[in-house]
Amino acid sequence: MSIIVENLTHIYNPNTPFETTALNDVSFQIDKGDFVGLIGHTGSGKSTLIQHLNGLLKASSGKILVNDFEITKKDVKLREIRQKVGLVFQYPEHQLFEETIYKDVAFGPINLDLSQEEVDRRVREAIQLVGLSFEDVKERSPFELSGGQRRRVAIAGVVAMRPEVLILDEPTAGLDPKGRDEILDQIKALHNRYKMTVLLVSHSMEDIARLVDKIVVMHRGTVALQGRPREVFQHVELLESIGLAIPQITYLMRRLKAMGKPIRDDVLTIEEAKTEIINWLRRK
Ligand SMILES: Nc1ncnc2c1ncn2[C@@H]1O[C@H](COP(=O)(O)OP(=O)(O)OP(=O)(O)O)[C@@H](O)[C@H]1O
Repeated sequence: MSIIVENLTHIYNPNTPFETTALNDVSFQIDKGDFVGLIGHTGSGKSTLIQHLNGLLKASSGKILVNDFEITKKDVKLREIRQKVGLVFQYPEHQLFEETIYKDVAFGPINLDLSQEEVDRRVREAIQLVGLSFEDVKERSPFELSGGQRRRVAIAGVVAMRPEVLILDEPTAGLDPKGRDEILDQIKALHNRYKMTVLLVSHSMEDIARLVDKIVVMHRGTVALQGRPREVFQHVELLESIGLAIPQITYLMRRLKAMGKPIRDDVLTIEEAKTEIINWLRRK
């Protein structure tokens, strides 16, 4: 197992008039090497949850294990957690501050007290892993790059720490469609190549559907649904009742099936739908 969350509750401002239960008895698990999507309406508790996974918040009750290591124990050092779980915040490029891309990506590994050779190796690898050319960018300022490229540099800074689990909070926020696809493809490639466990927070069911092995749906601080995308998308009414929708293409295929057309209604992507429709037309 990679991450086990057991009965996690988080209350902000307890025993004050501003008390808010952001997480209420949340339990789920993510297997090693899984690519998981965390989705939920605004205020459902996603950010609170991922901050717990990175040790930034302390639980009101419950526990979290990362590869059998309990990160919610009192005496655990943040540094130990950060080496296991890398968290990429929303708009991470706003936190780039060094004058060269090399220095920005090297910042984390240097703080791990690694040798210069090891830092070098990790920076080179991380920059290449996010799809940039090390030689082309190492001496450039992050500010010479496009928004999407800057975000990749920021992700490289977390990847260079070689975390066992990578968590990304809305990594496509504010990017144009090309930048969005590039970032998501790069994250998928990272996962495929290194079998890295990835937790992706997203508002987009379309993105989640085409990428992840498993979905965790949050609603008002609880886990409303979890499972493989095809299983989760069976619960259309529940999803709609909490302000979420299944991907448009899945919805369309379900409508066609309901109209009596002999096609599969559990497709997740346009590509799958195209194949299904072409096969159906050929059979006609
Ligand atoms: N620092 C805080 N102090 C008090 N309440 C908070 C704090 N952060 C979040 N909350 C409350 O906790 C609940 C969960 O918020 P959280 O930010 O975790 O949700 P979210 O699903 O990440 O939302 P979004 O998609 O908008 O980022 C909300 O009711 C929110 O108002």
